[in-house]
Amino acid sequence: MAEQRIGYLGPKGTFTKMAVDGLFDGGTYIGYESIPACLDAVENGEVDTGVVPLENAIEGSVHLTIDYLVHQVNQSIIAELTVPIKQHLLVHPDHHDHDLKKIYSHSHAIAQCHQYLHKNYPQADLEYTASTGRAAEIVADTGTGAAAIGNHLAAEENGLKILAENIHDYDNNHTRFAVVQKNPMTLKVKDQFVTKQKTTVMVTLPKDYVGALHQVLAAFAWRKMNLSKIESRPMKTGLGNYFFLIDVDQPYDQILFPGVQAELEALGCQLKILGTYPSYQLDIPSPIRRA
Ligand SMILES: O=C(O)C(=O)C[C@]1(C(=O)O)C=C[C@@H](O)C=C1
Repeated sequence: MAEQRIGYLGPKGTFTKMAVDGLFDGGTYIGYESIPACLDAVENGEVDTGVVPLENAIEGSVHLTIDYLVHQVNQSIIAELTVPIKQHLLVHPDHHDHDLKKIYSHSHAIAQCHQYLHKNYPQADLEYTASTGRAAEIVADTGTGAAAIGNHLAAEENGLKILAENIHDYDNNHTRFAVVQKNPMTLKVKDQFVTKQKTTVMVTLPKDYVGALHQVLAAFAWRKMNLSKIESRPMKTGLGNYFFLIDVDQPYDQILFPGVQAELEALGCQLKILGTYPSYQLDIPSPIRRA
C-alpha cells in the first residue's frame, strides 16, 4: 500500500503538527502555510488526508476551517483529535532584558492569552500570523525585541528560548483538530484512545419562521440522540440567513439518521452529513526548556 500523504497547517512547530505527530503512524507529511491551502491540497489530490484546527476550548470555533469545509470544498471529516494546548512566550536566544515591541501569533493563540498580554505587555503591538509556527519563524529571523506565542516544539525547531511558560489564561486549554479526506480511505493511526464516535451534520432552514430551530432539535431529541455542539454560521447569502452545524454523539446508522433527515426534509430543511468518525484524545507531553 502506498504511503499515506498527510497535509497539515504548517510550517514546522505548529500545534497542528504536534497533533499529526501524535496521531499518525508513518506517512509523508506536508505543511501548508494556511488552512485554505491545506484544504485545497486535499481537494486537488496533492495529499490524501488533511489536518486542520476546528475548535479551541477558550476561543471557540475556527471559523475559517468551518466555512472553508462548508462553502469551498467537498470533503468528509473522518476523525477528530483533541490535543492539550500550552502556550509559551518564545524569544530569540539573544533576547535578555529588551523591551518586547511586537508579539506575533495566530489569532486563536493570541486570544487564548489576552489577559496575560494585557497585564504584562500592554504596549506591545500584536501581529497576527497564519500559524504559531510561522510566528516563531518570524521571531527567529527578527532577533531581539519581538516574541512569538507558540509551543515548545516551535521553540525547538526555530532555536528560540521560552521566556514565560503556560501563558494561556485558562488551565483547561484544548483544541480539536479535524482530519479530512476527499475520498475516504483507511487511516494508519497509532494506538489511540477513542473516546467516542460522533457524526457532524449541517442543517439549513428554508426560511426564518417561528419554532424552526425547535423543530430541528426535536427531531433529534425524541430519538434520544445526544447533541454535543450546535453552532450557527452565516450562509453568506444575506443578513439573517444561517446554517446550523450539529455534532451528534453517536455514529451514523441506517435508522435514526435517515429518520431525522426525512423528518427535516418534510419541514423544508436540508441535512448534509459532514462526517461520521472516531474522536481521539491525545495527551502530548510538553518538555519545557527555560530561558
Ligand atoms: O497555529 C497553530 O499552531 C495551529 O495549529 C492553529 C491553532 C488554531 O487555529 O487554533 C491550533 C491550536 C491553538 O489553539 C492555536 C492555533
